[in-house]
Amino acid sequence: MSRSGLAVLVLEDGRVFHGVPYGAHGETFGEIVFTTGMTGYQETLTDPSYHRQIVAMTAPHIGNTGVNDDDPESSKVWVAGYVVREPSRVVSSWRATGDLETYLREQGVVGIALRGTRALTRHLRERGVMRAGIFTRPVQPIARLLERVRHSPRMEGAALAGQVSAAEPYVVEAIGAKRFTVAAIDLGIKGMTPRRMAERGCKVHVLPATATFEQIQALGPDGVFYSNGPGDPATADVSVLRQVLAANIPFFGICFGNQLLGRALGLATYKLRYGHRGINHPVQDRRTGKVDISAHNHGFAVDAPLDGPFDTPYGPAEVSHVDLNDGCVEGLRLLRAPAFSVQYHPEAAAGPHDASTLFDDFCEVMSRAQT
Ligand SMILES: NC(=O)CC[C@H](N)C(=O)O
Repeated sequence: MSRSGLAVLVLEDGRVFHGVPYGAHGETFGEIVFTTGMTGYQETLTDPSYHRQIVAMTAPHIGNTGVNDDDPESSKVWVAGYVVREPSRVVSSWRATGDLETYLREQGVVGIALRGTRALTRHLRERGVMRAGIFTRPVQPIARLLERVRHSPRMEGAALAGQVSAAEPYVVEAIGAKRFTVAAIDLGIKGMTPRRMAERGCKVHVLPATATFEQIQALGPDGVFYSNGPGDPATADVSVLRQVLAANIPFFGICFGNQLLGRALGLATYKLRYGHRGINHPVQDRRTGKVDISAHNHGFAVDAPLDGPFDTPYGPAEVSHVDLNDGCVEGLRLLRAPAFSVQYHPEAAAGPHDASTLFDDFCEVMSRAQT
């Protein structure tokens, strides 16, 4: 695929990177973040948690395995923009049905290929993630583009789950014998998540983010699940989740779901400087000492006491997991109620499967509550 013309990436603090267009032509704005995943670019592109974010890949060579119909985590590409170093000139995979750049163009995703992705990553690591814009026809002077970037919306305070959530409920049937009914609240759910539950005998009712407690209750679920999702967790309403906890219904949350459990327990969330995005983050289970290598995609984290159990309206809780790179909270667990959550991604799409047993733990919790 031939690429021509010039493109610029303009960061909110005035740093500018020059490159060539990759994907659709045009302009786009978002919070620029980097991910260190060496594989799984199609899962990353289609993860609804990346809504309104420009994603920069630290892996230097992107597009090698093309695109296929199996790997997407949702029905479209959600990233607001895409930054790569060197697009692969050939597609090499028996699974490929097309090439990545055509796919990005078809979906209208504006991107840039630039040499300095290492410099960009170091810059974001030191200064923190920030607003940015990609312009493939930079007809305006840089000063004007910078001004427009500085007028684009921030991620702090952004309520985005409602923009990515399913409009209507749908069901993912259990694979094999049905053991449990799960109500899964779609805050930006990845396709693999209900599948991981279905593989364990769960019939999963995926409900829009606006679902009420009455709608959840009407399904008579054995458990309630809160998904990953984009935006600032401080903006989300946790009143339904509080009703779920008060009713003692087994609860499991992933990523945004972990942040919302934290908030429902009365904890605060805060923005990390540059977040965790990649597929090799070491997370330790503080009870067993076991370390899982896990997939991450979060820019916010829960502020919780690390020195022991703390009180909540639903009884004592504890930080169940921590990230070994920076010590941030990676999981929460209620000690006398059937509720737990993790900040990382046991569905492993893409990523290692070390943490897949968390879905077994959810089934175990539901099974105990049934008896
Ligand atoms: N993957 C997610 O659920 C992300 C949660 C939240 N939007 C964050 O950035 O921290």
